[in-house]
This record gives sequence, C-alpha cells and structure tokens, in this order.
Amino acid sequence: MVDGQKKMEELAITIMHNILEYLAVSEEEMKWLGSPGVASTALQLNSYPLCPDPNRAIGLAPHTDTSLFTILHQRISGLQIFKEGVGWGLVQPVTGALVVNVGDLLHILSNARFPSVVHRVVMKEAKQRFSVAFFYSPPAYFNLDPLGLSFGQIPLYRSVTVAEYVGRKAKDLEKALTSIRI
Ligand SMILES: O=C(O)CCC(=O)C(=O)O
Ligand SMILES: [Fe+2]
Repeated sequence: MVDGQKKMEELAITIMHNILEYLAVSEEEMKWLGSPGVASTALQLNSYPLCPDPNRAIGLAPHTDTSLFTILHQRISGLQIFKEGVGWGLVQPVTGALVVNVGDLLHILSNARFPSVVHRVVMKEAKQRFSVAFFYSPPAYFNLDPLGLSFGQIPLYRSVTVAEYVGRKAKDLEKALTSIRI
C-alpha cells in the first residue's frame, strides 16, 4: 500500500507538471512540488454494497473534491459527472485507465480554467462496487492564488491557504468556492 501511494504521488507530480506548463505557471511558484512527500495526499478505498433497488439509493451524493485533483480507479460503472446544460453523464470504466477529477484547489489555482467537476456515484449495477481515490493537494500551509493570468485577466478568487480552504469546505460544502470569490 505504501509503495502504491508513492507511485500515485509520482504520477500526480507528472500530471501537475503538465498542468502547470499548460497554464504557463512557473514551477518557482510551486516549490513544494519539487519535494516528494511534502504534498497532502490521501488514499481512500470506497466500497458500495450490492443494492437491491438501485433507483432508490445513491452511492455518493453530488460533490466536488477539495483536492487539486483526484486520481480514481474504477472497474464497475457508477461514477457520473455533471455538465452544465447537459446533465448527468456516466464515466464508463476503461480497462487499464485511471480517471482524473479536477478539484476545487486546481479550480482556484487555474482561475477556473480547470473547473472542478461535480460528481456522484449511482448504484446502477447489481454488483458490489469498489473504487480507489487518490487525493492530491499542496501542503496545508501553501498559499493558493489564481496564477498564469494573461495581461488584463482579473483573478476570480482571493488568495487562500490550503488549510483555510479545507476548513471552509468542511463547513460550507459547495458554497466554499463562492465564499472566496472576489
Ligand atoms: O467511487 C467513485 O467513483 C468516486 C469516489 C469519489 O468521488 C470520492 O471518493 O470523492
Ligand atoms: Fe469525489
């Protein structure tokens, strides 16, 4: 499990480097990224028991993850994402592929260019479902600002430490993002 967690962190670092490059954010601004083991990480094992009447139950209520992003492994379908104007859509499991869900911290950092995804888990199949979620965030002390803005672009969110945002999310849930909106 420890080895798995280390591998997941290596993968998360690679993904993060690519995102920063795309956003034109200097790695100087993310010094913590250069020191493996410093990021806040959590590995969560989810188990959704067999459900006799899937239409009358929900596996996991709609939410956004607080993390920068979450790397998810699923074998059986159930994960759905919400798209404005489209509604709920199933994220079909693909053998050998992982799902990357954008969380609130990346939403803030990217000034909403990477919007956090509202997702839920429905009980669609009459099978027990397992998923493994790896949550990846900067260390708690890190001060997060919208970065990589071009000339004239205004930041949509005020500066916030990871610790403060995590506290707000625990209290205000889906209102946390709006609570730091400028
Ligand atoms: O089980 C899944 O597919 C999603 C789990 C999830 O969204 C979470 O743990 O935050
Ligand atoms: Fe989630």
